[in-house]
Amino acid sequence: MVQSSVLGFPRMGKLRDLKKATEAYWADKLSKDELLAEGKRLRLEHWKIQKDAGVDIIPSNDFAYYDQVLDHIQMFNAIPERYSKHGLSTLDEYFAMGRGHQKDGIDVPSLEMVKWFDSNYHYVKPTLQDNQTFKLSDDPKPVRHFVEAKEAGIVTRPVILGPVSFLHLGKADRGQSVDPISLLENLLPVYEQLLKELKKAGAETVQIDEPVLVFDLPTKIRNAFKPAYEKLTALQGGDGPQLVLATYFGDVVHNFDVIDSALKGTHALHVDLVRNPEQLDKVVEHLGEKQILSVGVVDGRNIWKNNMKRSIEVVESAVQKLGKERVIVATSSSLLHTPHTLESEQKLDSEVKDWFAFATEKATEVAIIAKAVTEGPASVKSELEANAKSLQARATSKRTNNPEVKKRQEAVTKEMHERQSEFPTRYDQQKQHLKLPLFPTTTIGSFPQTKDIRIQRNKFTKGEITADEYEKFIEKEIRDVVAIQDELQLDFYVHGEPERNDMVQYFGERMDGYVFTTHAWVQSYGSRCVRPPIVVGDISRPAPMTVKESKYAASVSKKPMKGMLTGPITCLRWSFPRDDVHQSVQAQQLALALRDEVVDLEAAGIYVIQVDEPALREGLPLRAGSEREKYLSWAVDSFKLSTAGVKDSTQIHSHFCYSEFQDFFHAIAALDADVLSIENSKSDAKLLKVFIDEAYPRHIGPGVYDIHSPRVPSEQEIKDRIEEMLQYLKPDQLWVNPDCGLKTRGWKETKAALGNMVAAAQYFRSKHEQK
Ligand SMILES: Nc1nc2c(c(=O)[nH]1)N[C@@H](CNc1ccc(C(=O)N[C@@H](CCC(=O)N[C@@H](CCC(=O)N[C@@H](CCC(=O)O)C(=O)O)C(=O)O)C(=O)O)cc1)CN2
Ligand code: MET
Ligand SMILES: [Zn+2]
Repeated sequence: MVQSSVLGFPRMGKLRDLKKATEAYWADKLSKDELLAEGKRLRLEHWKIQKDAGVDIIPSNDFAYYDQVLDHIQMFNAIPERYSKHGLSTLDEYFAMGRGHQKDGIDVPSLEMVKWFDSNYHYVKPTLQDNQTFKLSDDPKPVRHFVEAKEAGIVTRPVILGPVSFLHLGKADRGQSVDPISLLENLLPVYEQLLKELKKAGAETVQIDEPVLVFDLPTKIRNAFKPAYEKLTALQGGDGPQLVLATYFGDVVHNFDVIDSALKGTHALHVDLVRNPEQLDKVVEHLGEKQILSVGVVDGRNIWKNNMKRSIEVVESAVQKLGKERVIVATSSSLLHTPHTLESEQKLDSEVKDWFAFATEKATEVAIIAKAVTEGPASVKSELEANAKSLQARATSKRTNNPEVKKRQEAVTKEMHERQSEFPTRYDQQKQHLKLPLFPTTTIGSFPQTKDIRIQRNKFTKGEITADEYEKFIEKEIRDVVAIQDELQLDFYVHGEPERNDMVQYFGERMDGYVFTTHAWVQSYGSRCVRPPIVVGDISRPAPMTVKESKYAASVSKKPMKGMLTGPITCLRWSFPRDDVHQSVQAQQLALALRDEVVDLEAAGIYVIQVDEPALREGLPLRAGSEREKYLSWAVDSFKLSTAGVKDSTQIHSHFCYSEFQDFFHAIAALDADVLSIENSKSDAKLLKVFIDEAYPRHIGPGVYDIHSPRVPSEQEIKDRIEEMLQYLKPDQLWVNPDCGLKTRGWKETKAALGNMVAAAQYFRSKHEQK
């Protein structure tokens, strides 16, 4: 029979239970035992959901309190000494690595956190030492959770991250020079031991993820698979479990030589056929003689109902070549990137609700597809009919099409993408108009989203307070943050974004062509979640979205107030995009809507406008080549289209919160933004060298401190950081700002950190003004 499988399930729970419990634990409002009990309850609930859905192969060890990669760091004892030396409990040491720890005399920043492939999920980077050793923890979590599930009557397939991906996704610690992959030999015994312990506990198969196989890999990484998998596959059928080697988010065709030489011996291979359906035939040719193929046909990255007819065809074509025993039907990737269940959506219009499937529903889809192939379509006749009907309804719905939007897109010209003058001319006007000091200080947009703000918004959403009362409340918040910025002596102000639930959802809720949900949360990092709005049709802006708040903020402020928008690519990437129209078309629709907003802001007297594009890089196709160039071309165009409608004297800012900009520097430069703020505090300032090398003429604010952690950076630390930056950037080019917005922070640490930041900037200002 064709079995069904899920590669991973979301962890947060139906009502973000895990987020609430974890945050309560951090706030000392929940004990460690209570948090652990909540984790256990959620795991059991999620296994049961999948079992009830009829899934044959259910994952375990997909659960994590913060991040699954961080789990491996701790399990392998790859814990930098600055965390291990304090005698913290295992759980607190874990959270210290994830989010820093500044308590009871301990002061340690978090490990670096970066985007997981091209998703909006963030993982903690393994951070390795020159003399790194590894040791399996005494009570490894994969074994513990396998046993836990087994005791509850559910036999699971544990998921672990493979050794090559673990190392390749890691880096040398600051001040260290180790090449992570050179540690493979030290690491393998730990994997062998783990696999043996899993087998001993009863795990017959284990899913071992090597997602780096979708990248273009350097030779030494490609060569690492062979020694690694010779060892691990040798255990199969003996002391160790059968291995299901999983790849996702791309194709593996360019790495067939690795598969041929190193991976044919694994029990099964999983490939993503949602992203790259065309790889199927070739993959089949490269399978080992008895190797099983796990076909990922149910999308782990989006919320659209599966096209079951098409999926069944794909699976059947695999079955024809391999036989039913050698094919598994699976989700394309872990379902971590999808919301928990559609059932919670009570307010969604029933027409569109019928087009969606969230994690729980996707588990059912996998089971239905497997049954259709095993027992024949007649065995799931009514399910298939209902599915075809939903798809048909969506394809013919009036909601998806807006002729006005199309007309406007046809009228877009090349000139609409260009500012009136080049930067030097613009800058002369801006300098006069805005009275720019040296080392201008600013923040990235949001100020702490306090409990009170969330409660008031919640009341407003529920109709417990009127629109007028809510507006008054927001105005007071804006006045408060303006007063705080006065006190801190910042130079360029922000209104603080108190009216926004999220930088993307807020805009989604204000544009036509979108629908939004009440419970469809997806984990972004740690306890932080997002509720991506869903693009269902052509996008347009029925009315100004931010002008009222920005205008009010400017009216109560003595200094320049930045308008604050989320750029077209970020709006698109952090939404669930539609899958029936190319993303470049959706991006251009967003760009036109935002262009109107930018022009309206300028007309309202806002002369500095920041258009955030933190997801620009995340959208970059994972492999170098023509796809990347194509993406960058339409992505850059959409940013330029959204911002180029203003006068020379209006200053356009943009913001990116990732530090890996080297490989697409030319795209960042092509945005032609007057000022860029970029995340930088956790990476080597050397990375900034590219700005000199490429003679980048415009202004840059590399973040001077990390905002993901409550830790307060000292003034000296920030001075040191600025000093380092000055090795690479000109003094009259440098802005001083944090890495990103401050919405996740508390006020106390925010004021302290910004106070130190302003003092550091003022130190350099007076030093350079004297020159
Ligand atoms: N979409 C998106 N992606 C992003 C970022 C981002 O800002 N947005 N930033 C980067 C880092 N990722 C982040 C992701 C989430 C959050 C974040 O702060 N999320 C909030 C939720 C934000 C939100 O939508 N809040 C809503 C709903 C808040 C809420 O929980 N309300 C309560 C009721 C009020 C209460 O009692 O607190 C409820 O609904 O139950 C609002 O403010 O209105 C959280 O998890 O806590 C921050 C960074 C990269 N990706
Ligand atoms: C994830 S980028 C965040 C930018 C936004 N303006 C903020 O400060 O919150
Ligand atoms: Zn940011």
